[in-house]
Amino acid sequence: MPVHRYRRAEPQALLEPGTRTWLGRSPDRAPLWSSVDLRDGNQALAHPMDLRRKRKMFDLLVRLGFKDIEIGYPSASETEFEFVRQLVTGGRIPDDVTVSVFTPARPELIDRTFEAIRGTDRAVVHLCHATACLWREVVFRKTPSEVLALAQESAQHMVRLADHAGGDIRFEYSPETFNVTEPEFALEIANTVAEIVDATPERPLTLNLPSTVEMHAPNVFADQIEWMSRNLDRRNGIILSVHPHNDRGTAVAAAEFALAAGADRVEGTLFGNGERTGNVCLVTLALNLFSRGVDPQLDLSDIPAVRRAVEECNQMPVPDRHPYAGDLVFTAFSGTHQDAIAKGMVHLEDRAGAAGVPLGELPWDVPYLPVDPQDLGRSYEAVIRVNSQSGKGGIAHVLRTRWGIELPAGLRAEFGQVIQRVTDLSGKEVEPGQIWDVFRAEYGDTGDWAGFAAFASGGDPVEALLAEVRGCGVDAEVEQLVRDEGGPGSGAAHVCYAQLLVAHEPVWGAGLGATSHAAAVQAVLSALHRSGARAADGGSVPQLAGAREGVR
Ligand SMILES: CC(=O)SCCNC(=O)CCNC(=O)[C@H](O)C(C)(C)COP(=O)(O)OP(=O)(O)OC[C@H]1O[C@@H](n2cnc3c(N)ncnc32)[C@H](O)[C@@H]1OP(=O)(O)O
Ligand SMILES: CC(C)C(=O)C(=O)O
Repeated sequence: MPVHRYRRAEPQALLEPGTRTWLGRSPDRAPLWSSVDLRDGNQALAHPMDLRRKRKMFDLLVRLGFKDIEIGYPSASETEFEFVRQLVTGGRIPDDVTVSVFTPARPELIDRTFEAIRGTDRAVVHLCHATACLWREVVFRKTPSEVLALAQESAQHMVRLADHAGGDIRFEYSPETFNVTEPEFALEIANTVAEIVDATPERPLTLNLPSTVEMHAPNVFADQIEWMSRNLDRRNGIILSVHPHNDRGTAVAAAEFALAAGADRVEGTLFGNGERTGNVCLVTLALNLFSRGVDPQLDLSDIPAVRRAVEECNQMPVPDRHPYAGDLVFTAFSGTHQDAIAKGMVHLEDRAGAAGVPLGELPWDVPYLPVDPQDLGRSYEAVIRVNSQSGKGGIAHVLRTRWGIELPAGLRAEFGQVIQRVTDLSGKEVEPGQIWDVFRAEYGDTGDWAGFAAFASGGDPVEALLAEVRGCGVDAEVEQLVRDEGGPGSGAAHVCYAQLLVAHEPVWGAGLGATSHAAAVQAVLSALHRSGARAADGGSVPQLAGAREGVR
């Protein structure tokens, strides 16, 4: 690895040790959320959204509760321009939503941007150009003072156009590549723009500080934000915004630290679509707040629907492991995780039962699950999935939740091994339906013993049956008999689990039946059959061979 090609140095330390206030702070309210799905997200797509998909995304963002939406880059293309026109002239922007439009610092493109919003009663025009040394020298071929002049002239041009536009036009300014710009230069240029647009608490400037390409650890970004927040001339006339990208995979952490460091607003996208590794994921940020008891001020109660809509607009799937939304993020395959989740669910159900309240009213406390999937419109169905990494707890949970049957502890262990053999052999996941089929095949068959049901009569049919069995020379007695109601999915009113000692060897059986007695008789016959199967395989119950002759 040619590591010598990469610079080791971190940026200068901006804050004196011990003075940073963001360290240890946790959020107590949601920031101002700004969606850039329709601009930064859109510009990164292989197939940028057409008008229909743009509209769908806009409507979704409004439904979720976004009040600040960047609707496009109107000077980029006819589609972008047309979409902005449709929204601003079509009366489709709710009164409590403010839209913004993006423009680079090029006069003809600024003009085109204002043309797009002509007639609007309110909008934000977002001016952006890079400020970092590499961009100044390589992209613009300008000195710092020439880049400062670019910002000044563009801001002045925008103010002039806004004065003539009629509506309430406000401004956003992004020193693109802020995170790798010399801090003093970023501060100077931000102060200059704030001065030109006359940023005041009544008419604030949104100063958006992007980590256009994430280059440092999140704590470095937090220091940069705190330093800017402390040093801006017109801080109280500024909405301090961040716009993290995810090149190092730490955009969410960077945004959270930046909020603790004084940022008021976050720009990002749903599920983190955006240039390269994407923008910060607003769903993750919002649900991180939610899971720590802070109202995110976005309605994410139906994540599957949000995901479907976003996948359609972006024509890109949300990965299986994406926080909160991925297919597998509320799923455990591993035995110990399943065991803990299953116990946690039962514990919660018991507490809800004891308190006489629905489960959804209780504080959520289930091991391995940071939030209740149902709070996000997801179900418990896929929480426990079974493969060769699974254990008895998870398998029993599937039987309990899908078929309403509660295996006794000993039978759980035994059936766990039965399923383990199946998954070891296939190397694959076993679906809940297959688990049920294996259970029925393993315990539902009473084989040659079926005919013995006829002997199960009298006061206690199980005793009567066993007397008959012993009469055939089989040494069998009941060790445990667990009677229960058949669950709604089991197809029977009663279920019974019987552990017999056959020639002093324990063996389990299970039976379903219309009555408790019928289920018990089936369970005993199932256990006898299973012990007989072992005898036929050369197991340890030699008397059975004779007994089976007797049955015939
Ligand atoms: C960080 C961000 O996400 S910024 C947003 C980026 N988004 C996009 O680029 C998507 C939409 N863009 C487009 O459709 C096109 O780039 C257009 C239509 C806007 C402009 O297209 P073109 O005129 O062909 O220019 P092109 O895209 O090649 O831009 C390069 C020129 O713009 C200049 N430029 C780049 N960014 C900016 C900026 N923010 N402000 C001013 N000038 C800029 C470059 O220096 C270069 O100038 P040069 O020709 O004098 O060297
Ligand atoms: C326009 C700016 C905010 C941007 O998209 C970026 O720097 O990534």
